[in-house]
Amino acid sequence: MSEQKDIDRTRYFELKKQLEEASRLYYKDGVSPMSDQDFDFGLKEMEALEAKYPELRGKGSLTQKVGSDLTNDFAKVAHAVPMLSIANVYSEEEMREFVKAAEEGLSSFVSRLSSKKWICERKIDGVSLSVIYENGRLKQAATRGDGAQGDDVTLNALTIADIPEYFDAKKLKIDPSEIPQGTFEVRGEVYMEREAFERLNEQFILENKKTFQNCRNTVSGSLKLKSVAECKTRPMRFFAYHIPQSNNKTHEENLKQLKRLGFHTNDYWTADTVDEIMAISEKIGASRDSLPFDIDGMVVKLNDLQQQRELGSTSKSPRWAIAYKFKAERAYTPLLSVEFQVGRTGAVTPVANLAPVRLAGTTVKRATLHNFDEVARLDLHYGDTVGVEKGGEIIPKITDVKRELRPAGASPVVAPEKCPVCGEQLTHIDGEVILRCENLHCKAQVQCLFEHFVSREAMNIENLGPALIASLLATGKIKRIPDLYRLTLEDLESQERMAKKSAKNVFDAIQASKQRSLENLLHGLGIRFVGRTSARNIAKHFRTLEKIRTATVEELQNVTDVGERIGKSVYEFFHTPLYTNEIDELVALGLPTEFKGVVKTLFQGQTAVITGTLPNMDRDEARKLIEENGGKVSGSVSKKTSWVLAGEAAGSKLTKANELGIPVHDEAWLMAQIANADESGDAPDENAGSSAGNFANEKASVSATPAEDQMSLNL
Ligand SMILES: NC(=O)c1ccc[n+]([C@@H]2O[C@H](COP(=O)([O-])OP(=O)(O)OC[C@H]3O[C@@H](n4cnc5c(N)ncnc54)[C@H](O)[C@@H]3O)[C@@H](O)[C@H]2O)c1
Ligand SMILES: [Zn+2]
Repeated sequence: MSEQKDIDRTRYFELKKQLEEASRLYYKDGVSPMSDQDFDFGLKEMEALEAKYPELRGKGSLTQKVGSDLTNDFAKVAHAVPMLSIANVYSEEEMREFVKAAEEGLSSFVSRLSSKKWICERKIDGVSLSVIYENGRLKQAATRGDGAQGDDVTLNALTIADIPEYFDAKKLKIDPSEIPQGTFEVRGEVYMEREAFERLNEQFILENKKTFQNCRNTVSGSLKLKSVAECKTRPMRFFAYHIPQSNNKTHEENLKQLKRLGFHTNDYWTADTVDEIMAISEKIGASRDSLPFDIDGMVVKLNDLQQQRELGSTSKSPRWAIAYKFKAERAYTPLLSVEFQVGRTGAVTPVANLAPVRLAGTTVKRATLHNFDEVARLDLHYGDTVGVEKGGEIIPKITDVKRELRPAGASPVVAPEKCPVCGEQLTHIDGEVILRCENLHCKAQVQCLFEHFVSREAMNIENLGPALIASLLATGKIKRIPDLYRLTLEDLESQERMAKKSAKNVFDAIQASKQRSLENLLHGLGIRFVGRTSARNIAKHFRTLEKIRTATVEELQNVTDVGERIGKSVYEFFHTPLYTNEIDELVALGLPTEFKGVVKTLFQGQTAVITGTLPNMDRDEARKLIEENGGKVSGSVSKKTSWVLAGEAAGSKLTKANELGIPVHDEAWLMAQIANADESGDAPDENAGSSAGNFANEKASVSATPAEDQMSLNL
């Protein structure tokens, strides 16, 4: 193999790995580990390498298929017309190439439409959705999925007020004959306004939940919520922009039809030449900051639907449309200093303080440097003039250094050896590029440890959010975990902005957490590598805390899915005097030392209705059982009801359930469900990582950490 080929191949596989991982996080977890532009440029580089070495191009290559958002949580539905991506360009030159190729691919470009050849629209940064109407009534809504089939998210889509449930000719002031008969599919973008997104994140911070990075990611996470009730609290909106099987002649007519049917449609501009297209892109770009929602560019589509059909699509995107994406803006400014922030998980992130500079409508004063490999790659020196970019909503980053402007005698930025917060020696773990402080009692992490301890998957202490933890730490009311259980009502009431009633709620929640099971405590302790599942497996295996404390590494390794790494970590934890003293205290304070085997997620996300007389229990008992297992009980049957628990002499509720096709079960079914779940004893794990962070797992995982820690940068 030639040397160049070797280099190219190495680069290709490096890119492939990086982009596949980014794609997975983006579509499945709603996280953007890199900027969209970096992703797009990486993909273009892969394409170029595949063109050079066709043997590299597999059918499953990212360059050949759309990124998949499919999950196991929803039924799959096939798309009558594939839902594709849109190819993107970043420059006028590429736009010219696209337009030229499209026009050359058509037999009759000029003749069919003498003007309005192209339609330009804003490219809204959300998530695409297919909505199907049957004789004017909404029947189904699905995500793009892998393009061929998507997740059926009908119930969640129904929470979006912009999506009509049916077309009412009278209300719409249209002729009844305009209501599409038979199957009518509408495609559009679900999005969230910036203000709603910010409010939601503020709420999440108060509730001790993980925040979202940007509007798009919030929407992608919200559409996939298993609880419709929770989905309702996420104010999403919808723009319709496409009718895949249309009887109209042009895209413009489609947009007008959608509008008449009551959909919000995007503003659009018509163009005949590339010059006109570019002028429109200028206009769209200039208005970007004044819009209430995020856009990431402009979509240009052939107006004539016959011509669209003539050009067709590749396996990934139509040949009749292109996305002209905004280039990340870059500005140059002097680096004033570098701060080393210790994140919630102990990761040390270098953050640059910059001379303030205007960039993409905001003033930038700080930028992330990600990690020390990045600092080395940039060859960053104090006093350097650096380039900063803001891609999408992502925190600004430093892209390059103007070497020629470096002051004489400038010293390089180097990684600290000791934790800037606690002074502990920092470590590199298992080839990670990330430097960490591993001292669980480091002040930077104490906040994190408490947040983790009270999180839903650990001790589930509601109402004790990050702000209150910070305040309790600052006032010295808590230093170590056992202190939580010694807090008095007065301690809580004395915190700033703490109403009497809230203080009581928190106090009660702390006391109530003593009733939880051993695995919750074990998980909450933040033992390295011990996530929710391992904690549960270990607790289930040994049944009591005492047995875990005295287990050998070998005995620990007998537990399902516990290997040497976890075994050793648990053993070490329980043989470190600092921690064992703490455990003794916790035990004395009445924290759970036994595995109770309660499954709390059996009915999670489900809403039940109880009706009639049950043979062995009264309704209140049934309600308690359902609620204890994570379900909700509602008083009336609606489309949102998951199932009905019916007994003797059930009346109208049962009739209604049958009408709506909602499953009806009896008491024996309920008992069998609960018995089954108790026996298998395992809470399903799909939720891992979706709620309050899994401290131990994050520590062990490279990929989850940078995004996590970026969130706490306070830029
Ligand atoms: N940051 C990351 O780590 C990361 C990872 C993977 C993918 N991505 C981003 O996702 C992109 C791929 O996603 P994609 O396939 O959904 O493509 P895309 O988002 O770039 O473009 C296609 C989509 O645009 C949307 N759209 C918005 N307004 C529209 C309009 N007016 N008309 C038509 N469509 C409109 C539709 O949902 C359509 O599916 C990549 O190019 C990259 O930018 C980012
Ligand atoms: Zn430290």
